[in-house]
Amino acid sequence: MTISVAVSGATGYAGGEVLRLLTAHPDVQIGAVAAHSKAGQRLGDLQPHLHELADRVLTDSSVESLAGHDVVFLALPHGASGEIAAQLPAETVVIDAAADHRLESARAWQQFYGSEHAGTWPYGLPEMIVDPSGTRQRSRLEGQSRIAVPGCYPTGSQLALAPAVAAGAVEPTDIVIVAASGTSGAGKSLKPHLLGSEVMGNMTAYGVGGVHRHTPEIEQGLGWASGGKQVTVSFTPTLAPMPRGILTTATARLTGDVSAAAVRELYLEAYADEAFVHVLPEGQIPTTKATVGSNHVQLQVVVDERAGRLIMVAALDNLTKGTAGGALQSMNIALGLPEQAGLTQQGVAP
Ligand SMILES: NC(=O)C1=CN([C@@H]2O[C@H](COP(=O)(O)OP(=O)(O)OC[C@H]3O[C@@H](n4cnc5c(N)ncnc54)[C@H](OP(=O)(O)O)[C@@H]3O)[C@@H](O)[C@H]2O)C=CC1
Ligand SMILES: CC(=O)N[C@@H](CCC(=O)OP(=O)(O)O)C(=O)O
Repeated sequence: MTISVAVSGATGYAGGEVLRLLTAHPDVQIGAVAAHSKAGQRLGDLQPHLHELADRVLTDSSVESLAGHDVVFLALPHGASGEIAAQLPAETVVIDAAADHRLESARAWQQFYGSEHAGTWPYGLPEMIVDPSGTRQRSRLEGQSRIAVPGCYPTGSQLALAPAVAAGAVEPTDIVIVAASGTSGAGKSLKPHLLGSEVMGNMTAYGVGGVHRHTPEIEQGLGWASGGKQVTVSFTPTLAPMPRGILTTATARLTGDVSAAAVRELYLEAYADEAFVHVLPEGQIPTTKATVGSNHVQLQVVVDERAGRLIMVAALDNLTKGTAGGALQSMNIALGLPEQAGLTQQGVAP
């Protein structure tokens, strides 16, 4: 079976990573590569690492260029993405990397994004536990024709916390997350705080005070895992001087006298069958570098007995598992293809 795929947002970081992964997918034929301000230009001039596709000429991101493919990946700013998605035919499988369709609550959307809610699509995080009995989100993606890819921060945060929340091992209203992202998380458009001279040799927090738009997304997913309990997360993102990667450190108050061995067992069991989520051996701490270019999430879970808190650390590549890898994985599941097709667990070193 050969699947024709179009990628909109092909000049961006997320779209470029989708294309890089698609070139290694055995069942895919890449059709339209679409952009916005760069339409008409040669892809190789803008994404020089995509050798196989270098001579492709970028089309515009119109419905005419995108419709007619089996699958369309949207890797556009939110808003633009929702607008195009609404015009694509119902039979086209649309995988949206933007935020437009991630949230169930129109109120939360309005509060954090300040625009009209476009609607809710199945959430593309297959390994995530979505209820206390341990159901995986994967089962909700099979056969779907619309999938909302998670934000890069919510991917690591939810995979790190969901097993403990679903098992009732931690207090769901006492969760603190601090995560450091590489600069590609912010996209390619010119932003003064992302200039090399600002970022190099520097680290800073932003979105401080519970205002980052990934907060409601993380609370939504952990709410599913908890079986509908109130979930409150204090989330603070930070910007790290590296191109790719997210290191998430989450801590939550333990609900009772849970032993370190029992928590470890809970996590080992939760991810035992998952190809892309690995609980590291005791004493080994996740590192972003080990995940670069792969669809791999490294996890560690440790009990801080003195503070009565569970500490979860997750590392991933924001562009791979945090966006494009998760997007391909979701496409594979939706279409009934092998889930790992086109994806790797191996990182790049050093
Ligand atoms: N970067 C990351 O780690 C992650 C990104 N995402 C989401 O993926 C999407 C893309 O992000 P990213 O690749 O980082 O962003 P970039 O800024 O790197 O790329 C944006 C892309 O969208 C196109 N574009 C810009 N404005 C419009 C418009 N009005 N209509 C149609 N196309 C437009 C650009 O085309 P052109 O260059 O031709 O103008 C470009 O191809 C965003 O919604 C982002 O939130 C999600 C998870 C992680
Ligand atoms: C480092 C950095 O700036 N990261 C981005 C998150 C990228 C992302 O996942 O954004 P969407 O939810 O819009 O898809 C941010 O904090 O806004």
